[in-house]
Amino acid sequence: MEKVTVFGAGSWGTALSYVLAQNGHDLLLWTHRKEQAEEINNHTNERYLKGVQLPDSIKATADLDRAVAHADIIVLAVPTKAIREVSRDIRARLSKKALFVHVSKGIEPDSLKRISEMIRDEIPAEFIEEVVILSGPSHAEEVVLEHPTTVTAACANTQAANRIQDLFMNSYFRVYTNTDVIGVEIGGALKNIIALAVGITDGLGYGDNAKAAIMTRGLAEIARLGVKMGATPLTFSGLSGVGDLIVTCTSVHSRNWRAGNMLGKGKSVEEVLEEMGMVVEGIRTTKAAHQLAERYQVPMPITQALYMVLFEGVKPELAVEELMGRMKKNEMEDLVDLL
Ligand SMILES: NC(=O)c1ccc[n+]([C@@H]2O[C@H](COP(=O)([O-])OP(=O)(O)OC[C@H]3O[C@@H](n4cnc5c(N)ncnc54)[C@H](O)[C@@H]3O)[C@@H](O)[C@H]2O)c1
Ligand SMILES: O=P(O)(O)OC[C@H](O)CO
Repeated sequence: MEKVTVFGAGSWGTALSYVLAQNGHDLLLWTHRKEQAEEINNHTNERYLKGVQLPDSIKATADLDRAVAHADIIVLAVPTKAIREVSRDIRARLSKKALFVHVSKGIEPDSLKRISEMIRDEIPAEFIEEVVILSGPSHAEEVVLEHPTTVTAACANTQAANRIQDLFMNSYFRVYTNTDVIGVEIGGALKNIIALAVGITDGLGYGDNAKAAIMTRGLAEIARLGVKMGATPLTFSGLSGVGDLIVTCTSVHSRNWRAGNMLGKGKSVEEVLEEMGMVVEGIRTTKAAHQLAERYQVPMPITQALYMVLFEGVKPELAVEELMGRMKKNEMEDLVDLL
């Protein structure tokens, strides 16, 4: 039995707490909202997991001192935007090393850092046993129904990855390991951009041909960038690559797909965010990926088109027209870098 605190009681933090509590760990779930901690201690979290009865063994708190003191393993499950703030709050209370796990999917605009890099910026090395990334095709709504789900635990240190595999693994939650931290973080973050784009074309009323095109060419641009950043090409064929791309582009649970769908139907970014009420990571990640494409000189036409829609007010129909009208190409031409 491990002593674990999950920081962030949105849909994913709560679903992972469900798994950890069922696995018999000594689990504490921290939220920054006192009334939400009270609700979870009464076994529901309606805003984030509607209609779900949570096990008695999930204990929640809004007390940061207690949350940090409890943990040998710290799971960060807040949106990318909140990672630095929450890490700083944790750092101020740490008195011993902890094993950090992050489950968020994003890249920080401007600094262009991956989440594990942001955590290492904020927490001194003397308090970090390791940082492990848990990523893959996994919607909270299905995990709490105990539907079969597979993810990957990534860390260059295989012992740490194995410990996290053991921590989460059970009969419905199967965890693989991977040593390619860059590939796993880039795949998990950038698939949200492609899901937004697929949502847009679905919202515009285009069919499955368009969806397949964006997913396939989207994976190509994610892999191109990832490999330039140091990822292993094969990681993009795995759970955190094509696996997560499939689930996020095709599931009704996907926040990114739903947000894109509303954009395609004519809503503004502000209206969409207001209506979602949950994190849509792909929006900020589009800004970051647009900057990364420039830094690494990698062609990322779908990301570029989405950037124009989200940040330059270009109509989705026009962005699609532009994508389709690009100069003729050989399909494999810009994939050779992956070999
Ligand atoms: N929902 C899923 O199925 C799922 C699956 C895999 C990965 N993820 C990733 O997990 C991360 C969290 O997603 P989510 O779906 O749980 O989001 P969510 O919108 O459901 O919940 C986010 C939670 O973070 C809290 N929060 C926001 N800012 C905070 C701050 N500054 N300090 C403390 N708490 C703060 C919110 O109050 C909320 O409880 C995202 O990066 C997402 O991509 C989500
Ligand atoms: O609901 P989304 O679009 O934020 O995606 C959640 C997970 O990343 C799916 O694996």
